[in-house]
Amino acid sequence: MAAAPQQSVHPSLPSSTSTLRLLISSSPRRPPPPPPRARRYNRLAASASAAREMPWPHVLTVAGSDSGGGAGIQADIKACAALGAYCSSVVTAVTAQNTAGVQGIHVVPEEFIREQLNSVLSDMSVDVVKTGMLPSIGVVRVLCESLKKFPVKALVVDPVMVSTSGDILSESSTLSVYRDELFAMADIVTPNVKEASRLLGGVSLRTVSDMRNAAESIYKFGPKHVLVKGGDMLESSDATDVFFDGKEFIELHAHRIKTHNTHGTGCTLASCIASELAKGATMLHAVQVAKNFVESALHHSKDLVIGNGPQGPFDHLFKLKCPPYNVGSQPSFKPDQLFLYAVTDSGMNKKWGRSIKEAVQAAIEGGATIVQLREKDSETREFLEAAKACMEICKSSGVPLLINDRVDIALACNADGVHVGQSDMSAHEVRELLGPGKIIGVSCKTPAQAQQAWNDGADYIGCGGVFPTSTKANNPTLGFDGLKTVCLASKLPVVAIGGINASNAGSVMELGLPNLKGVAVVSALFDRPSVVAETRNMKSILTNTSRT
Ligand SMILES: Cc1ncc(COP(=O)(O)OP(=O)(O)O)c(N)n1
Ligand SMILES: Cc1ncsc1CCOP(=O)(O)O
Ligand SMILES: [Mg+2]
Repeated sequence: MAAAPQQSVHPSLPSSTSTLRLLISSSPRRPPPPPPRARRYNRLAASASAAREMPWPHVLTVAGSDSGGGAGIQADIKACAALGAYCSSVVTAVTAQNTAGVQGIHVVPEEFIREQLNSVLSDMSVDVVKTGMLPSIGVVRVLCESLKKFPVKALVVDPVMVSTSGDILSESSTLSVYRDELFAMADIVTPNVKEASRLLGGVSLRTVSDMRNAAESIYKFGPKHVLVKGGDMLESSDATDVFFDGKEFIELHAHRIKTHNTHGTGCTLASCIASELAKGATMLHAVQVAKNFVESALHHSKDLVIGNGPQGPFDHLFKLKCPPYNVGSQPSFKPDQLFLYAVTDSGMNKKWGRSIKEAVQAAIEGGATIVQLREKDSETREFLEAAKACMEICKSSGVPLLINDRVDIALACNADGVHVGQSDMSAHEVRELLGPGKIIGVSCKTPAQAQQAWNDGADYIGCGGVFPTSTKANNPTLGFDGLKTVCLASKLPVVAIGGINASNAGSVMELGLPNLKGVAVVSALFDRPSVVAETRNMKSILTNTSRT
């Protein structure tokens, strides 16, 4: 269903709406900003830090607002942010829109679009302009005039005419001015097959060969490159786009992701191209990066449910959910999870004929509250495979899984955290790599080390060996006194380690040190025939001690 732009406001009567009148009348005319060079000079002089002047790739999007947040200006800003470009915005129209379609359109008055363009282009060192919804001939002309006055490095034109829901976003009369004036200034034009057909007077585009012909015809209007996007051609199993630079046709393939969440893909693709161009990429490379980004974003968002309509938005910032930034997507660390800390040992598992996965499964079944993979002799690939399998078990039981020493393995299997010792990477460095949401533990034998762990942003410390142990060679024994000294000095929760077994675990917890939250055990759990039975026994000893 096509939503006709609301008559009262579109496109010749924009200033008749109360909102826009209010906006215009309440905004005092300010003098234009000083020319860019003078401003730059002043800012440099005022700034003590040269870092502030570091160039930040800058894309200006000239497009419509999508109240649903999936397309238009909102998609552009998210796409640029995801690719590391700064995005300023000139709003050409405000749409009332959701996942069902476009319910209404307010076009911003042409003079106010000119004013926004002036404000940004005169001051902010824009690298690339990207256009989206340009609702009328007048708006396209205002843009062309501004671009002549303030030239930029590149112009990306996404000739948005019809929304994915089939709603008209640009008057058909704009077609001629698009073709005759804007395309000639464009570095790339990115129509989908429907838009390409409309630009070419309604020719039918069914095959890749039709798309090639269309790209060639659109190229004749003057842009330096054309990308005809085939995502809408649903018959094909992959999404093929045709890129044409005036000499060569290149077919670009992407996997077709099975999802309803494709609202805003066109805006996003064009903004990604603009971001890459702003960073200095060649056109073909920019297009490839943009396609890869859209494919990944759709893949990560394929099961998202936002809204009840047929086409949902997708998550441009999906990378924030991946390590090292996945802060919100995992439960936060609770010190009580240190209660019964099972630490694996590859030698012991081999000796008893069990895999790492079986050992972890058994420890969890027996009641371990946190698990660490301490695999000193495993090959990297083998270790990673085992760690991934253990992650699945731990995730489904809600037990955090940490990796000893190997930050790379932790990153690759998206483990819940890492435990490091005094000769490993510092907790601060690990934090930089893993991000804010992961659990980091540090082995400490002295108050100074405990203080450093706190300063470095660790979550807990492991303190030991409390008793003599043969599991870790040359490890000094601290005894109860050493453990007490470190616990009293530590601002972080502590887990005791080293020689702890069923006969002495109770006495460790009976020390009654408030931040001593549990015991970490290797051989008393894993150098035994039944890991489940030993873990269960240890759990009941600890539980009984903490009750008394
Ligand atoms: C919970 C816990 N505490 C201490 C250690 C020992 O770590 P580290 O000092 O790095 O020695 P290795 O385990 O790497 O030999 C630990 N693993 N877990
Ligand atoms: C890894 C480690 N760090 C200090 S003591 C120790 C070994 C603990 O093993 P066990 O529980 O078998 O004594
Ligand atoms: Mg270590």
